[in-house]
Amino acid sequence: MIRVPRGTPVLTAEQMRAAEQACFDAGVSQEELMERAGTAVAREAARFAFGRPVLVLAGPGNNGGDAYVVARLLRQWGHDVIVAALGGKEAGAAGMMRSRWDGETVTLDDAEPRPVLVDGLFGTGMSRALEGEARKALHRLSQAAAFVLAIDLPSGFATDSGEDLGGAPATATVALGALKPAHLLMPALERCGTVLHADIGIPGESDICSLSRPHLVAPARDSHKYSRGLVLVVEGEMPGAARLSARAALHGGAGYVMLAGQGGGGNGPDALVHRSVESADDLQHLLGDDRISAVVIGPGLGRGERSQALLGVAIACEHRLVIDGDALTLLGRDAERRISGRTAETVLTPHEGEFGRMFDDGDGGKLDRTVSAARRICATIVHKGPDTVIAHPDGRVVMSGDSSPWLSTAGTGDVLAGLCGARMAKGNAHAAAEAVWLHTRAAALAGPAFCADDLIGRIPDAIGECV
Ligand SMILES: NC(=O)C1=CN([C@@H]2O[C@H](COP(=O)(O)OP(=O)(O)OC[C@H]3O[C@@H](n4cnc5c(N)ncnc54)[C@H](O)[C@@H]3O)[C@@H](O)[C@H]2O)[C@@H](O)CC1
Ligand SMILES: Nc1ncnc2c1ncn2[C@@H]1O[C@H](COP(=O)(O)OP(=O)(O)O)[C@@H](O)[C@H]1O
Ligand SMILES: [K+]
Repeated sequence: MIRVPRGTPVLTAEQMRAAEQACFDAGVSQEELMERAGTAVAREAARFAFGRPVLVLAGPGNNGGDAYVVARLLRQWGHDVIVAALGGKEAGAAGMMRSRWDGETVTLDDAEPRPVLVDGLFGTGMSRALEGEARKALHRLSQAAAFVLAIDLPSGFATDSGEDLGGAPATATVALGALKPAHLLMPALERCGTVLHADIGIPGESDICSLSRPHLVAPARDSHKYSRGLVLVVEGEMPGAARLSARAALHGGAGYVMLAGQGGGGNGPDALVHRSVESADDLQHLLGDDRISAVVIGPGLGRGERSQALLGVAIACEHRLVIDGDALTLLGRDAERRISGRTAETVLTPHEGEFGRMFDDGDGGKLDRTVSAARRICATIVHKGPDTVIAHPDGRVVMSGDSSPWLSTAGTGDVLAGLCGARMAKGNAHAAAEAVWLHTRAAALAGPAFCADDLIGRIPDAIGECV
């Protein structure tokens, strides 16, 4: 769960260091920043401690410096505090905070578990896997604690990729200054517990931000069905999938939704307009309608020759395009060559498997890989999963790590593709993020054990929260 202001900037370790440096250059001392960080964490620790004994883990760097501030303040406020220290430098702000702590200090190995653990071993400086005694002690002490509060990040996770470098889970994490990618990327995001944000006066600017509730505008008085957007969904071998997309587009705000296929999809809602498409030529003819504002292709499309031919026609058209499911698999390693030349906006919505079929593994975690792929392919990529990364070709990124795990059921991706089609129908730089927010919110409203059809029914309520 993430309890941070909407659209909070997300800073990588390097960006965070630069932001801190800018603060120092503006005359704020490192001690002052550390004091602010420690104070913010100590307040949270005090809220959750209920008078129980506290063990503060202090690492060798600035995360450890914050930890000494936490220990000092908690002790001042009357808490029973012991520090378990892992080495540490004498110099700098962290050394100064260490020297200001005059309470009981033990080594990490000698530390006995206490009910409340404040984890200040490592933060954004985690650079290699945690090994040996330090790793053992961290796990031993955190498993035995009833409540673990992590300073900035749970120790042992890579800041920019969320990779597990031997870390231990926290009950809650206080993100200092800004969110870091690890707060929103698996597996770290799951190990952060509830993420709280502390504004410590570091002005963080970034092209990356966390998903926020969009501001949507209700239809204008003089709206008509075409002005609100005509979304065409291409039906394929599994017509139910395309119908889910089409229905999601209808409820996602489109004025008119057309389902183009061989009509095997049953009737669906009467509001859906069916158009017969037997061949790629038929589709091409239909796409000549310039009232169409967005096309969705891929859900249940199939992977045969006919599907490939339909995809070719859709890519060649000049409408905005959402490519999902089978269409992504059909693109495979040819995705960049076939998509990068499109002039109209294109959104690709792969899950991890589909992403892997299109792009080389490359270096880095999900964030880096998605950002780099979006730039190369000149399209927006919504890389789905429990951590969804929306990367735009211009470098803007929106990250979401807070969606219902009940979404892991067949057809919910088809719903998202339809929503993307509806949101982008009128030309909208934030369409993909709007669609992901509505999808996430609809899932939250649907509660447990919903199916993709139920999700569609919740979209209007989600929209209602944004207008
Ligand atoms: N720079 C600043 O002024 C501020 C920094 N802040 C805190 O500083 C943290 C970042 O501080 P640092 O850059 O010092 O980094 P950390 O304190 O996260 O850790 C760096 C230290 O850990 C060591 N290390 C890294 N991986 C290790 C491993 N696997 N095993 C053993 N040792 C390992 C490094 O050699 C270095 O000594 C932030 O997360 C935040 O908590 C806050 O106090 C705000 C102000
Ligand atoms: N464990 C999870 N937690 C949160 N969201 C998830 C999880 N698993 C899947 N999702 C979301 O559910 C949707 C599933 O899409 P997809 O895998 O394409 O399914 P389908 O093709 O069956 O429609 C995506 O929006 C994805 O982000
Ligand atoms: K930490």
